[in-house]
Amino acid sequence: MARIRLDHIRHAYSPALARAGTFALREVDHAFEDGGAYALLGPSGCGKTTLLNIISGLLTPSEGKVRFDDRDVTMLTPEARNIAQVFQFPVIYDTMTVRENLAFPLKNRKLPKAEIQTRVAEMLRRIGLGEKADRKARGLTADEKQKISLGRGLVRSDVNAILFDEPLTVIDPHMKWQLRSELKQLHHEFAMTMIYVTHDQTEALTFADKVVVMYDGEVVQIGTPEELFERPRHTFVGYFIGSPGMNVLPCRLEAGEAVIADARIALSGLAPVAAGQKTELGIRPEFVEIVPIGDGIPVSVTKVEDVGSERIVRASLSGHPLSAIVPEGAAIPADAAVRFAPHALNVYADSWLVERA
Ligand SMILES: Nc1ncnc2c1ncn2[C@@H]1O[C@H](COP(=O)(O)OP(=O)(O)OP(=O)(O)O)[C@@H](O)[C@H]1O
Repeated sequence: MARIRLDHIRHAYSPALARAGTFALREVDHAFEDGGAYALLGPSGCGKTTLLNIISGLLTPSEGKVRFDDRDVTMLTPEARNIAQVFQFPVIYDTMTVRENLAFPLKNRKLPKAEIQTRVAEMLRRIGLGEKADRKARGLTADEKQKISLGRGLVRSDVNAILFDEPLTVIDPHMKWQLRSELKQLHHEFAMTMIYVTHDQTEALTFADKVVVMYDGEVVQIGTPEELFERPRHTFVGYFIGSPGMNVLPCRLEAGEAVIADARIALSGLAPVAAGQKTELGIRPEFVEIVPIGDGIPVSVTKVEDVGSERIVRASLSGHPLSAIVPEGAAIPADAAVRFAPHALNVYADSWLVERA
């Protein structure tokens, strides 16, 4: 296994695109620590698959280096990099049995027969396909086939990392949860570096210790699920993580205060913001309190949605949409006001978080 370092990577899919400044990856400089469970999360087209293929060696980056520990592997193939991959659709041999499919990567590496048998038996148990071990893969369900793909990656002890590209796409919704939990369990047991691409925040947040959020060809934040929730470094992370996402309200900064409509909100320890930058205040709906008019910043409530044990209040603050999550049964007058929890306020300048002391 290895630490995977992406050293100032940029990628354009053709020299003409590079000349026009159209990069699928604009600049990525980051290390995946050995044994970590990472998710690459972002909307369609943000560059997740491009990044994954650069790590695996399916794609050579236009600029920058890929290093496994201190070794430069930029020009090496996936086989030479010793990377296992699980794709959206199962990649297995239909005419082989489940057991033969799992043994295949070990036979290729010329492991002793007895060791292959032991490892395959253990993996069959782990992926729950022991009873179907001698069935041809052809007749199995999509879930079972994808489990074989997973097993083929995990059965090898020599891989530097295992990469997953939206591996649960073909899995039935009720099986997704189970497979994801199994994957997490396998990660704990095998302590293998795992990098998991998804556009689904639930998948990312439940699988990964660290989530790498991508937007428009860039990594905008790497953090634990808590860090992404509490301190989104970019307004995109605020919108993308959470349901509903973070409220982002245009504001003016004046003498250590944010001014929204006629309200002034004190902000302690804010780093200086250059003149001319677009400034915004971010507050998650969980930290917006609905209070009687006169006790906070006035809003007009437009809609109240019941979602299980809580309610989502949709409102308008001087024409800007604002959401609040309130407990079930809380009084919500049509003309109300809001108060923001001071510890949960984030200020953004040109969409990037302004640090606070
Ligand atoms: N082979 C290619 N040739 C030219 N452009 C490409 C190619 N593959 C991807 N792109 C472009 O590169 C950008 C990043 O694509 P990529 O597939 O990495 O994104 P993604 O985040 O994985 O999206 P998705 O979730 O839809 O797979 C997109 O603008 C895409 O159109």
